[in-house]
Amino acid sequence: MREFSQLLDGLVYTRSRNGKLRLIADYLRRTPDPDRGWALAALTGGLDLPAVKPAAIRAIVEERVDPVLLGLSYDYVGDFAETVALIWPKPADQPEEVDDGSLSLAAAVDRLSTLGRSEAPRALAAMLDRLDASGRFALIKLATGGLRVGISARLAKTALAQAFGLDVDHVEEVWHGLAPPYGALFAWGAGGARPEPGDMPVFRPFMLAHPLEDMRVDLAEYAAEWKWDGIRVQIVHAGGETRLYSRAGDDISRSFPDVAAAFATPGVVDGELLVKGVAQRGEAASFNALQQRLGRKAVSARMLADYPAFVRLYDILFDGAADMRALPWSERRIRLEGFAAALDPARFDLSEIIPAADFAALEDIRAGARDAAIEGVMLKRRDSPYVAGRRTGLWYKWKRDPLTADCVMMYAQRGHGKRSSFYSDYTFGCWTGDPATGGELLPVGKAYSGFTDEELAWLDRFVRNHSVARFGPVREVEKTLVLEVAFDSIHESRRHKSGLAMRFPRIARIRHDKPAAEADRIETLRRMIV
Ligand SMILES: Nc1ncnc2c1ncn2[C@@H]1O[C@H](COP(=O)(O)OP(=O)(O)OP(=O)(O)O)[C@@H](O)[C@H]1O
Repeated sequence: MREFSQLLDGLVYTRSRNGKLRLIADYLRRTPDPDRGWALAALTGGLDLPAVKPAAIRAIVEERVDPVLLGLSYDYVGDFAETVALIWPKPADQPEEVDDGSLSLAAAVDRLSTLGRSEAPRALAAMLDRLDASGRFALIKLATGGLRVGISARLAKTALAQAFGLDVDHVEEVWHGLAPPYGALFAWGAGGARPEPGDMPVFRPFMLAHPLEDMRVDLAEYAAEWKWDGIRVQIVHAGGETRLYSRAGDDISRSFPDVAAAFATPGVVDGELLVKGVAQRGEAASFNALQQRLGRKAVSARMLADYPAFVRLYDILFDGAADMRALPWSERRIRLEGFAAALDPARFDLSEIIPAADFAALEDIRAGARDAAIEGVMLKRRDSPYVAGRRTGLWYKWKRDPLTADCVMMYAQRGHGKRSSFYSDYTFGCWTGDPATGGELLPVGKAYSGFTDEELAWLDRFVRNHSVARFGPVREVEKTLVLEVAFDSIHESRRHKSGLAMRFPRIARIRHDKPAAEADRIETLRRMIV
């Protein structure tokens, strides 16, 4: 577990894709079978363990930790695995904070996969006792299902390919025929025979966009489309099977059976998964509604009825077995229109082309879009082939300007790994009314990025010098520091007492110049909900 949890720690705080690839590739090269196979399964979402219910873990934690402390820490850490990892006390006869090295990842997986419901709490507690904080975090994530450390299946497969000099598309082809801990894959990597390709449809890497940084591109050469705020999806139908793949290359068919069932034409298309909101009467609902369906392996009939999904198509890669990828966009668009005409219009429509004479007109269109499902515009070069990844000049994304709010820092908590000695995660709030007449601060979000290393050092010092209380890993600070927070959107949520939650919050600036009493009000944020 030690190496695996160190890998997770490293991944959480490594931003660059290359850095992540290197970490995973090194781990896979260094680690023996079957541990590395289980790690690969965990990273690609292929580890199907019977999930232990958080309530069962809560029960064992409460035997050792004051439930009030647990509750408070959880409120501000926000992540259950992280909270338990941080506050789990080892028994008196155990040395402090060491992973004693006696629990391998394979042994942990084996134990978790055979645990009966009644013995789960004891067995988990015994395993937690043998680990340090990082190991506990990893174990609880494994036990409760889903790592969510920002690693895509595709990234993990690319790292595997790099570690052993394989071609990642060949890895993709054989992947579906294999099962963890992937002995055959590592044997191939060590020079053995290539496993037989499975008979499942194959994922093709997506074409991506660059942010539009200046307006020197000739708009006449580009088609403009809305940038929909949904989930990128590739739909593959081959050999009588339909598969939906996410931007990360994860197979998400099980979360969207309504869409998968409606697609039975051989081919590969690209588009945006959206859900119809009940309130919006058939219009695309915001990302918030979509999130209700995300991350669920199986969806209830109720979910399917309340949040019916559909796909707004914008590209075609294969029409039947015919490869369209080398054709110019304008021609693929015509093929796509023909292809889409045969699909159920309740489940599939086309992303419209927006006519815009020049950049001034496009800027007005972009700024004026009030639809909750739109987050900007896309520009696609009319003569561009469909190529994997980001290529300069072919696709651009031009997002709406981010929203910002001035918030007051309320709580801080230490980071992981490289950041474990810094208070680097901040919970901030806004006022319920005028602070002079009884207005209160309520948390509206949490951020741990957006600042430079110097700012981090400064913020860490601020937290240490202005703490007013501590509970578990969390420090409460004097409510004097204003942080300008940028975010993509804001929606209603029960997670915070304020009833609001921000999407992608990051610290844009430390407002040394602004008194806390002048930070924003909750009602101002409420008006930003679309
Ligand atoms: N009409 C559209 N055409 C292409 N992509 C679109 C469209 N509408 C929304 N998108 C989304 O925009 C993204 C394009 O940006 P990019 O290729 O950089 O991917 P990304 O990293 O997922 O970006 P972002 O986080 O900005 O959505 C696509 O991945 C897709 O999810």
